Amino acid sequence: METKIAVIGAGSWGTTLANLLANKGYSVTLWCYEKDLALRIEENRINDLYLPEVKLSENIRATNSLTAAVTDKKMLLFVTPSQSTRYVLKEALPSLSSESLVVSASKGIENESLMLLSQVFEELLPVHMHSQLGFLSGPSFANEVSAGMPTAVVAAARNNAVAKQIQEIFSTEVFRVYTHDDIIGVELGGAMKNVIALAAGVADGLGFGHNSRAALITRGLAEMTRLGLKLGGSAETFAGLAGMGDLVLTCTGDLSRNRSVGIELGQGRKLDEILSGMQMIAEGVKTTLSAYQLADKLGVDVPIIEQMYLILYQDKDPRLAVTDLMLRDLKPEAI
Ligand SMILES: NC(=O)c1ccc[n+]([C@@H]2O[C@H](COP(=O)([O-])OP(=O)(O)OC[C@H]3O[C@@H](n4cnc5c(N)ncnc54)[C@H](O)[C@@H]3O)[C@@H](O)[C@H]2O)c1
Ligand SMILES: O=P(O)(O)OC[C@H](O)CO
Repeated sequence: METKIAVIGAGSWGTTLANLLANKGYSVTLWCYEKDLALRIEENRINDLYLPEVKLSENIRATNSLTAAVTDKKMLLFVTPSQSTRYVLKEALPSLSSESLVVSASKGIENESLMLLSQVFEELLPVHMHSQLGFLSGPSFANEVSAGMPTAVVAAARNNAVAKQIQEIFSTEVFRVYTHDDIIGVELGGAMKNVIALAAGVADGLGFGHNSRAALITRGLAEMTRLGLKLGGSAETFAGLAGMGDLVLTCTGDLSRNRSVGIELGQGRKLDEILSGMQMIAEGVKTTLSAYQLADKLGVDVPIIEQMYLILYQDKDPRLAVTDLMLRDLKPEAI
């Protein structure tokens, strides 16, 4: 099959990756959820909603037709919001080639089913395609990748040959891709760091300093690792790019949407009001609900995630949440 690629989702990350691939010479079809956006990208070569400062490659074709996007492609890269992935994949299924590589670069846990996206893809795709699935994650702000700043990420797949193929397809002199075989760990790291980044933002919004942030990053990592181990992931993965790497980036970086939402919560604004003013997505808000429920179901202790859940979904005062976190029973430091 000729190397044609479809990128499903034209938010800031999907557009950035589409442009990276197009600049490598691939022929890329970018599926836009918003019909008008596809037309404007075709006309102006600019994604004015999600990545306005970047002129897009001539190798990108934008479309609002999912059928046109996925038909006859070597690789499909899904970069939809996690809560929409199931619906978009279902709609794409009839047109999808059974030989395509299917890669997901989204970071979240589905609400209600409490599934990781790998589980959603495996539920919907025929079994013979499961070995063609890959997951791209790691510390990567779209704007920095678009600006050509050196970035390192991981591509996880069951099948090492597939992980290597994805590595080859995406790597550039400024975008370094490592392979990985721990899909659960890589995915869970990317999803859960958003929850801890919300908490780090809350601490910043309350006016706390570096000590609080370092404590949240470290103990947040312990929570991610505990839940990951229970789901079959490996502890080492959480010390890598998709775990600690992305956690540090998102808990410290001013470009993080999740941390920004947390800052506003800490400053006393209400969640609805914050989200209604956002065009972009902060995945951590919905993932907090899934992560809290998943941990509860599996009997995993996740105190930071629990307090974040109470702030977001039970309107708990962030100051009280901090006090409740600090005054838990004293114990040895352990994962
Ligand atoms: N932006 C980044 O720096 C970055 C980096 C790595 C991973 N990610 C992940 O990539 C995924 C996509 O995020 P993004 O930052 O590209 O998006 P974004 O926040 O820039 O834009 C929102 C996206 O959601 C789409 N959308 C809204 N409602 C939809 C629906 N009902 N069905 C399908 N699509 C819908 C919009 O069309 C748009 O593509 C997320 O899981 C995010 O965590 C983002
Ligand atoms: O802006 P955020 O918080 O969604 O983070 C973006 C990326 O996931 C960072 O790796």
